[in-house]
Amino acid sequence: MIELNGALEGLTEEQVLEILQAGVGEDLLSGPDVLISGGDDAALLRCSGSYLLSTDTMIENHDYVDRWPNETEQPAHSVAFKAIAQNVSDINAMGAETTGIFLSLSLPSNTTRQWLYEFGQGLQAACHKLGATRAVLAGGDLGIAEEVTITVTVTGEPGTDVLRRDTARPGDSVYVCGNLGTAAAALQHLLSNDTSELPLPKNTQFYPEPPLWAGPAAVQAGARCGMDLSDGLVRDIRRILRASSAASGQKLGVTLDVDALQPWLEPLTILGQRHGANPWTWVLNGGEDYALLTIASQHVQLPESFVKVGTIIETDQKDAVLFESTTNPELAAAQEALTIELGGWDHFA
Ligand SMILES: Nc1ncnc2c1ncn2[C@@H]1O[C@H](COP(=O)(O)OP(=O)(O)OP(=O)(O)O)[C@@H](O)[C@H]1O
Ligand SMILES: Cc1ncc(C[n+]2csc(CCOP(=O)(O)O)c2C)c(N)n1
Ligand SMILES: [Mg+2]
Repeated sequence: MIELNGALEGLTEEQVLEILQAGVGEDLLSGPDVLISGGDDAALLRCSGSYLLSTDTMIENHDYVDRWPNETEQPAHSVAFKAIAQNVSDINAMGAETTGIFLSLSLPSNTTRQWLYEFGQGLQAACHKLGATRAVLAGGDLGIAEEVTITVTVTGEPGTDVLRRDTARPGDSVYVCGNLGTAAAALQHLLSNDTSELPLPKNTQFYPEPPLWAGPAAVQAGARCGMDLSDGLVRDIRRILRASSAASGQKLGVTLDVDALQPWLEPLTILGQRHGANPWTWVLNGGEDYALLTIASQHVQLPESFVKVGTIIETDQKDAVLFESTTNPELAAAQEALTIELGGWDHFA
């Protein structure tokens, strides 16, 4: 039995790893795509020609807070869940499945053993709940730091093709599959002094839900363009416009359909009123929901849960994000003003 009372201080690296692995459980520690996993100098992964690789870091007090200003405590379980979710989302956004997970974890020495054990459980829960069934925790590194620093690196096996950012063309349809705005809405609540429970059906700030089936499904349906929404719909779609404009030699923009975006707005209305915030800012500029943005020509049939939210156009103005509404043109104009005012998430801005 592993002793979970006390802090990590005084343990050997092997003992720390043992606690993490006890939380993670057997399931996540081996699988058919990983020939040699944790324990050797490097992991050996099976691959057929080419593979995908992506990395993302979470740092305490910058990407999450142990105890938020509104006094909510963020469980270790959810910190790990989010670290996995944001990484497997990037592999999904290439239309692929995650095979390997590498975890570089630096912790203050007074971190409790219980925290680390629950962190391990969160890693396992994320793979299980999100459906990263092929993923194996194949290796990593442990270290000491002043603030918890979690770097996850993931590998993935591409399908017949990938979703890239530079293949959008005029006339293509723009789809979103997943949540929009809820993580940003929750963030505003956590950063406020409102200690009441979050009035949202789900806290995707703690437990993001990238739709992992959707990336491979989009490729299979014939889509070749997409990305995950980590920094906000408007900011991220501009990345597609820039990359695709450069590749095609055309000046590309997008028209977004305010009516199609409305369903994401409704669950956020009460929280918006409580914080005196316009929930459109969360839907258009909020990050960390990890929905899949997909762009495909009109003859591609995507599954029903891909919601068409706009169309790629050729414009005079670089990276133009325009809004239209058949029912409410005034609202469309207001969204345009909002988008100019706010630009989504940037670590350095
Ligand atoms: N330090 C770096 N060295 C080399 N390339 C980098 C570095 N930082 C970022 N990049 C590259 O820049 C691109 C954008 O990075 P970013 O971390 O914003 O990824 P993203 O997918 O847009 O966002 P997210 O990781 O939140 O989904 C990626 O292709 C990434 O590999
Ligand atoms: C304490 C705290 N402050 C701010 C935020 C918001 N935030 C952090 S990273 C990110 C975008 C994705 O990052 P990356 O591009 O690195 O994946 C956003 C919207 C947070 N979660 N916690
Ligand atoms: Mg991404």
